[in-house]
Amino acid sequence: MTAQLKESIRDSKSARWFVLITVSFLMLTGYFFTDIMSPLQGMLRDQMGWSNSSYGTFAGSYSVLNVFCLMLIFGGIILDKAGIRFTGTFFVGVMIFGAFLNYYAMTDTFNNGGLGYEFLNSFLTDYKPSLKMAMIGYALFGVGVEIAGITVSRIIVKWFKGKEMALAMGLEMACARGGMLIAFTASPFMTGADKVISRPLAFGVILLIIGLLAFFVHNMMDKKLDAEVAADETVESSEDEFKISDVFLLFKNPGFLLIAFLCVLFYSAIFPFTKFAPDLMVQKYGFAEEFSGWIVGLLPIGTMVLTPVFGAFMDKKGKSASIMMLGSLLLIFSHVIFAYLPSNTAFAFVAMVVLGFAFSFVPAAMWPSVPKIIPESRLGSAYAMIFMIQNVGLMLFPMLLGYVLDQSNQGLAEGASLDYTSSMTLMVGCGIAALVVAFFLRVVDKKKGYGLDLPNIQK
Ligand SMILES: C[C@H](N)C(=O)N[C@@H](CCCCN)C(=O)O
Repeated sequence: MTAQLKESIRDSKSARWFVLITVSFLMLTGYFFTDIMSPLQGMLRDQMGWSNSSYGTFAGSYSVLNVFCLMLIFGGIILDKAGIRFTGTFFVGVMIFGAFLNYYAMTDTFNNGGLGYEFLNSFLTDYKPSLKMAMIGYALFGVGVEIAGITVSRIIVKWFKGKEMALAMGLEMACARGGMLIAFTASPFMTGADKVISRPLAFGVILLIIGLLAFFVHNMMDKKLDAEVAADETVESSEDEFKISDVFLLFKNPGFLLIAFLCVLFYSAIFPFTKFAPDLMVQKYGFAEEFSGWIVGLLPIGTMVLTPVFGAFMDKKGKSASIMMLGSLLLIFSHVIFAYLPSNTAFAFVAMVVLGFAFSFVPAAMWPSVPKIIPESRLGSAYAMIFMIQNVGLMLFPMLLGYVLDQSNQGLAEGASLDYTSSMTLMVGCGIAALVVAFFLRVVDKKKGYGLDLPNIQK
């Protein structure tokens, strides 16, 4: 049952916004590391001998443990059972360890026969040891950052439900996008004149450790809130007893299923795309490698401003279901430009800005809609399940994009640019499917009365 706390630390504006700052900074550090290798695809090809398929496989490895070992389900269950502080701290630790292995894979120490090199060189010899070690690291990192993300969503609901929830989620996502922006723009420069790939990764690991410290500060606030709730005998617990069978109940809920499908389709056309976008800018539009990250950086810049603005709009005015449809439409429009229109710089800018609107509309509307469909006691598992389904797309689509890129460019003349048309057609397909699902979500919302189009702030 949802509790309405009176006069708790949660009712102090400064306290809840301070909590938001701590967890948003943590997500910034996580998203920075997530995209740190994206602008380095060319260097990975030249220095490490990674093909486009190898790079896509690396990018998809982020989700391998999440999908095959059901890590996000376990994460959600641990979150509901063991609570926010334990789950967050433990999985931020996993994230840092994975990031460290990813860094290690790029170092000379490893590549000159360091610990693990011989072993990783002894099987599947078509794949470089650096690729295998980076994949192990990135897969662990993916578990950590995804469960940290689920935990942060849960934290925001805990502190902001019935208040400025969409704005808070929008601001948190804006900070996370800030991390992406730093990765796209700064990562190629951090490699230095001698283009040392491991340098930005080392910086990323240090930043993650600072993120963990910020999370410790959150933990202190959370402890205080829990103590107040425990002391207030008039408040009913918001934590109904979790049952494993609850997870199965989610699959009987059409609203939940449609949100999960929309999530996988929409995000499959965004995050896997961003892994290849800097290279697309080089190959299709002829930008210099260092500058390509700045063009892709337009995407997080736009979303940093727009996500909280749209979040605030939906807090007050609602219309989330309609906005998810609009965002999906813009997604198609943007990818059509990348796929089929001529390689004109202005088109690249327009497509990136339009994508920025799509990437602000849908997340700002979708994540705060989940608590309208699922009771608070099951939210940890619900977010986990949505992330898990989403991770299937985040695993498959980078692999597919890299594979299609290699296949559609076979026999390419030396020095000629790669043709991204077939890969981008995949992204257009995702966009169309997302629009269809968003349409059905709106229909089901009207029928079941979830209130997705109603304002989030309770008067
Ligand atoms: C990649 C990750 N699983 C994800 O979906 N991230 C969302 C944010 C979800 C959490 C909102 N509080 C994103 O849009 O970055």
